[in-house]
Amino acid sequence: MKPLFTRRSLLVAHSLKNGFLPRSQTWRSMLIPAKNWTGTRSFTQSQIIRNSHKTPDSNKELGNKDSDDKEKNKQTKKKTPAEEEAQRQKEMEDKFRKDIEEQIKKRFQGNAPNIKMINVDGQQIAKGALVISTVVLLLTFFLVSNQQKDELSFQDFQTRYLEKGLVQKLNVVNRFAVEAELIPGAFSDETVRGPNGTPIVTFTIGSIEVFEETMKEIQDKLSIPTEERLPILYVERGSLWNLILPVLPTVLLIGGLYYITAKRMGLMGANGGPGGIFKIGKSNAKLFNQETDVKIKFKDVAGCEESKEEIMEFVKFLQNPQKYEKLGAKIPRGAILSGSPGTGKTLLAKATAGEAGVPFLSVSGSEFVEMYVGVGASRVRDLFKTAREMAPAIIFVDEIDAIGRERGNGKMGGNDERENTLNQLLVEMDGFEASDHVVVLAGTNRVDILDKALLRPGRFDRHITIDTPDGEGRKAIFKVHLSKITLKAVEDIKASNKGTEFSKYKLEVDDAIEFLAGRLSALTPGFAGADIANCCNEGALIAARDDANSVDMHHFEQAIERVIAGLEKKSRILSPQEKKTVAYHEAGHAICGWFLQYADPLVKVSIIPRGQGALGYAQFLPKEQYLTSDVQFMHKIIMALGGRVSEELHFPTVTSGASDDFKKVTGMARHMVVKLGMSKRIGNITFDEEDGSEGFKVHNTYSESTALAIDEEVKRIIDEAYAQCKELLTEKLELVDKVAEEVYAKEVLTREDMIRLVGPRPFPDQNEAFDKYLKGQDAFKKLPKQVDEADKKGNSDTME
Ligand SMILES: Nc1ncnc2c1ncn2[C@@H]1O[C@H](COP(=O)(O)OP(=O)(O)OP(=O)(O)O)[C@@H](O)[C@H]1O
Repeated sequence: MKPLFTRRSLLVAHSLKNGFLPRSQTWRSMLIPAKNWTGTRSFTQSQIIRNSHKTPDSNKELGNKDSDDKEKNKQTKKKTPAEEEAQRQKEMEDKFRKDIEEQIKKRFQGNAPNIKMINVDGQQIAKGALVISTVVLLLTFFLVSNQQKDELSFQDFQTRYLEKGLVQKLNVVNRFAVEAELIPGAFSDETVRGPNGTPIVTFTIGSIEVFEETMKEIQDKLSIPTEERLPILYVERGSLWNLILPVLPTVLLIGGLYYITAKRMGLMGANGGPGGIFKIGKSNAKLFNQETDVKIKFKDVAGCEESKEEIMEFVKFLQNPQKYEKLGAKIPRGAILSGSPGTGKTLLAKATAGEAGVPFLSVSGSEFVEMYVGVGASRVRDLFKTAREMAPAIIFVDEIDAIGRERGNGKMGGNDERENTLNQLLVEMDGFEASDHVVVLAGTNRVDILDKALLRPGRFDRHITIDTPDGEGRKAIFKVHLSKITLKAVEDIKASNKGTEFSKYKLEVDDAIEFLAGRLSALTPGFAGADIANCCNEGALIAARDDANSVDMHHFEQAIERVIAGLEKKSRILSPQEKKTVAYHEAGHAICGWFLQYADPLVKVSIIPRGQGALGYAQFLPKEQYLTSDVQFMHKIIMALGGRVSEELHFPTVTSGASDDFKKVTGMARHMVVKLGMSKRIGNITFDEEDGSEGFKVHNTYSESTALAIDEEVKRIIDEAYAQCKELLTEKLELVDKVAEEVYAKEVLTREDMIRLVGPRPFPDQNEAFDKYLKGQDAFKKLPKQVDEADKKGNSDTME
């Protein structure tokens, strides 16, 4: 007999009387009432915990060990310590069992239920479950296949039941199955018992109409009188699922599509919560709170004094409208701020709001554009409604060209929705009265493509152009941004002026910042406000990377180089031959620039690869000038050709390094011929060579013969420049050699190096800023640390 308790068994009491273990009761409470639990309790508990944590593997191991023990027992009668332990355990289990039985007897006093102890093993349970599920599956499969096999056809139903008069009623269930109730006693293999005990056979039908028709025909044939014909009832059966399931895929598909669309269009409310589609027509304008958000004032916008003055009028109006209205003056409704990217249009608009102290609603033109028709117009309406409610207020529409493009100009098909939005904007701007005290400012980089209706007086009355800043403007912008940075020049003054008078100290600091800003401005011609802000920030980042305590001129110069020429490509290692070619190429540019009167002053020659594909560069500082003569153009072209000509003069073959120079040269020459009337043969005429607003060039505005003449003139100019360049560089062959060798060895040459190598420039530099801030003071010099590193890498070798 199997032992009732084994070491690895989980004890479960199984009530034979009830046939199952009541769920609410644990095995322990089934066996013995808690109050009668005695000293054996602790043993049992620990036993259970131990066993219940065992894995099937550990059980197996233990099982193997038991059988091994038996084997050993057979071989030798002497008991091992393990056997002794097993024996002891068995005795304890027996005692425990007896104990339980006694207590049960005592509890039920002779009426004890028939209790049987069984072993429950995890593995056994799993096996059992597996077997049961397999059986259930097989049974289901068998039943289903059997059902399919035995399904009654209509013909069988007709011959076996209908024609024999065994049918008493027909129920069409869910329009596809028929339950035929047979007369009592008509049982067969195919019948099942219906709810009231009547035998039933079932079969399926294709369509109710055909079934009815067939039934009629059969009964006609059997000459059954109309009143005795079989009644046909229609019943719908099944759960709610039967109704839901057919429509569920469609509902899920539509719901999914809606969800994806709503999410893509950002219509799910701010946090994906409710609001959704109902908010679509509302304006997305961001409202800046005067007290907390708009902290920008006019003093933060530097270098565009005229624009500031223009816009100041709006501020004065919003602050004191009565002053103007009293005199009968109408206040401009809006202003278009136009200019190149990063020139400070948004900044100026924000400063206007900051100065005026009124609500500032900022929105981007593209935010009006939505895939749904009418949404843009509705948002415009809502924006103006909100502004009127808050008046006095400023609306700022950034990138207005997104909605304000000229109407009916879409060469590739119109965009009605955008035009609707623009129309609504025009209507709103017309619609509000001067007394509404709402001012609309708009920013764009492309004022040329805006609809004329938008620019007429009464709408955007003022056109404020913000140009790229000149030298003084850049200096002023640098001052604004440098004021937020810990500068080495200022820190040095602080350290050396302890105890001196504040006014003197302040003067020194101002001078230092003035000089720094001036020098940086001289090094950054053509930079817009955003570039300057970026440079200052980059400089501080470079200083932080160097673990410096303050930001020095070198850091800013590195930042400028990075913005102009791109990142230094330390990974791009040139072969000695390539390096030599690049050195001669750059030396050619440098010598041309040095000996041509109208060339810009040179600040640096470098053969360190930078940015996209640039293996070296000669950096010149163009002066601020508003007119360029044909001779100046010529000198620029000669200078650009200097690289290729130098390669030709020093090497048997030429390289691809001059492709970018040629692009510039061709562009300049073509501009001279086509736009500036600088070709005698073509004459004083300008040809429109611009692309259409959609970026498609449809046709040239000149004849084929003119096109040929233009091409010939462009070539003539370049050829002439080439000849002059060759003449110049042949004459200065030795100097080119000198410069190339030095740049090859040092990688970087500054202006001072050039003076040392080739002597001072024969023409005065006509660049005031250059004279003031850079003359005699090297810019873009390698830091001592960098020079050391270059030496370590062996860069100071000489060219063979
Ligand atoms: N005149 C300026 N004075 C001080 N900082 C300026 C000036 N112009 C631009 N900046 C700096 O450049 C940043 C970008 O300027 P802003 O966004 O106003 O340019 P934008 O003309 O609106 O450009 P975009 O046309 O690309 O929208 C500003 O946040 C500011 O730091």
